[in-house]
Amino acid sequence: MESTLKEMRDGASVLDMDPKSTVGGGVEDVYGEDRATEDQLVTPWTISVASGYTLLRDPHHNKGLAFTEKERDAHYLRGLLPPAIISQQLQEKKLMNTIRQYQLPLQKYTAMMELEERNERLFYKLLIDNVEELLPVVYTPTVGEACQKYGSIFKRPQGLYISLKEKGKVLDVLKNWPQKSIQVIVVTDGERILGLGDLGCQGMGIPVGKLSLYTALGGVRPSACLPVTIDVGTNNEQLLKDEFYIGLRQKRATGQEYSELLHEFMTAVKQNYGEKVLIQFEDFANHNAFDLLAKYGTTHLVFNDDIQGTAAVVLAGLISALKLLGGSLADHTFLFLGAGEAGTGIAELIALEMSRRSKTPLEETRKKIWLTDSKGLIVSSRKESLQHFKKPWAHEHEPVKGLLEVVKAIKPTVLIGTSGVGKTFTKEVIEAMASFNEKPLILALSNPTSQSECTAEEAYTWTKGKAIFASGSPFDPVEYEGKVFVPGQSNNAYIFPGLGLGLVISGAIRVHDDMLLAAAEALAGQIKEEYLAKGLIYPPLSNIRKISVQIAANVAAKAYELGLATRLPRPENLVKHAESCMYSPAYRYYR
Ligand SMILES: NC(=O)C1=CN([C@@H]2O[C@H](COP(=O)(O)OP(=O)(O)OC[C@H]3O[C@@H](n4cnc5c(N)ncnc54)[C@H](OP(=O)(O)O)[C@@H]3O)[C@@H](O)[C@H]2O)C=CC1
Ligand SMILES: CC(=O)C(=O)O
Ligand SMILES: [Mg+2]
Repeated sequence: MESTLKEMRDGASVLDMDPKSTVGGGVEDVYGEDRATEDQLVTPWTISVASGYTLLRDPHHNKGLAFTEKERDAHYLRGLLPPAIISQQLQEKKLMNTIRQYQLPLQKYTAMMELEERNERLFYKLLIDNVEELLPVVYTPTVGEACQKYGSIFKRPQGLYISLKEKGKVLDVLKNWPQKSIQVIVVTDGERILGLGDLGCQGMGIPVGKLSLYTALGGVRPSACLPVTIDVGTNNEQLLKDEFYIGLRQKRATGQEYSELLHEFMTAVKQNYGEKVLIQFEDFANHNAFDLLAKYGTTHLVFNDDIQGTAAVVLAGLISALKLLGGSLADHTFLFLGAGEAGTGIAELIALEMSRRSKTPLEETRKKIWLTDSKGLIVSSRKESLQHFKKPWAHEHEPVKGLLEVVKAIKPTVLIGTSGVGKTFTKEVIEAMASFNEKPLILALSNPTSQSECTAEEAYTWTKGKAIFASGSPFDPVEYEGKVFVPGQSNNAYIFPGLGLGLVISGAIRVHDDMLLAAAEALAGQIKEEYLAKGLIYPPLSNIRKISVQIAANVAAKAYELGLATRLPRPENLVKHAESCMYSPAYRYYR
């Protein structure tokens, strides 16, 4: 008995009993209930039809006042609702009115979260129809503030918490999640939440927010999405002292203790959901992020959004911007403030695209790209002491400190902020960019808004309207000398929903760099002259579902081309196929 229980905990025995079964995912008997012997423990799952009060309390099926007369009779709802019947459109109008009345972004965030817990389809209807207005509420910048205050606003769990306490039991924890057919997991350990640092367990707001975009922007079913926070402690003293902190009250575990928990999680995910579940690493600190990606990139369907998703969105913006700037990628000089996940990830994808386009070795194309970190310009004399991901960028140059001095020395045509530190693109830096560039391209990518390297208004006014500007968190249009400039949002939210959809619909088993290039090219392909004329290097987010379809189709096509797709035969028209797979938030009629 004891050994059987242990095997159950390890998750090996039941699934491995039948040699004909595939691992997880596609099999009916996902949890091995049918095949378990009498002395083995199984989870007593039940499937029932909700009705009456329970139906109104079930966010997946609740429609509130939109239940029809027939449904009210058939589902024992008479008397539980007032007599009026209100359409989903009218419900949407009413809720948008309410949300617009709130002054504070966090009130809007809380209202949206409460709606999601009450009526999931209405939540997605609002988000999809009002994406430009509500993205800053459920995503950056407000989600940053929500994570900081998560302990106080926490009401109900929205994702799975896997802490050191669950070591040895991670597979069991996964089985506690009510949904069984998971296609996308976003996981964080909370150590680098946006540019706000270590928020420990309260980082949960990020996987929850990212996955709501998987559904709203990429059309992945909400029930197929699983937000996960791995809690190994926090080094945030303020949180450790906060009586409302919801996580483990200890310093972060590191080394073997950390990697063992992560490994148990990665193994359990594959055992439970199969080879084709997508795992998106999000907001890990760079000392773990690169290693996790390298370790699991060859065995699991994983990507790191901060390194790779961001790279694809920036590359797409650059390809679009070339139409305004002129020349090819190789004709430009790139300078990054910040040489971590986002900075080096973007740099590498630009170098790769340049190398492909100009048929020049990667080592050569990298030389067009310069990075600075907190110690100044990354140069060859610093190579020995650099973290491994910075080493490819240690070019021959004398050491230079201070961004202004670096800008003057390198004379970049493109300046990209990935430092996580706000207000670092000073007036002098921006003016210097404008002094030797007819159209300086300035990307202030750090999130949330408080960490943005500069504001849109600063970029346009300090360059006297010459700058092409985009930022990680949204800024309103700016009027400068009678002309309206519309800043774009250079955020991986343009990429990961479509990328994920493409991977899911093709049944991809690995993420390949060529898929990131395919995603970037699809996004760049959506830019039109009319947007460029306003200074926009990204298409409007209001078109995001159509954009995600194009990205998904391009990514899926690449998966098939590379032999990494398992959903066969390949649909002939991948655009139509992607479209047909997308979740719609419209209410369904219940029999
Ligand atoms: N727009 C988007 O889609 C995305 C935006 N981001 C944003 O990018 C920012 C950075 O994220 P990420 O790359 O993952 O973080 P990392 O911690 O991996 O990297 C930060 C880098 O910035 C450097 N740095 C810190 N302070 C300064 C400074 N004062 N001057 C110069 N360099 C500095 C660090 O230097 P050192 O190495 O010496 O410590 C490090 O190289 C965050 O704000 C995040 O929100 C991230 C992903 C996507
Ligand atoms: C956008 C994002 O992923 C970040 O700022 O970390
Ligand atoms: Mg991130």
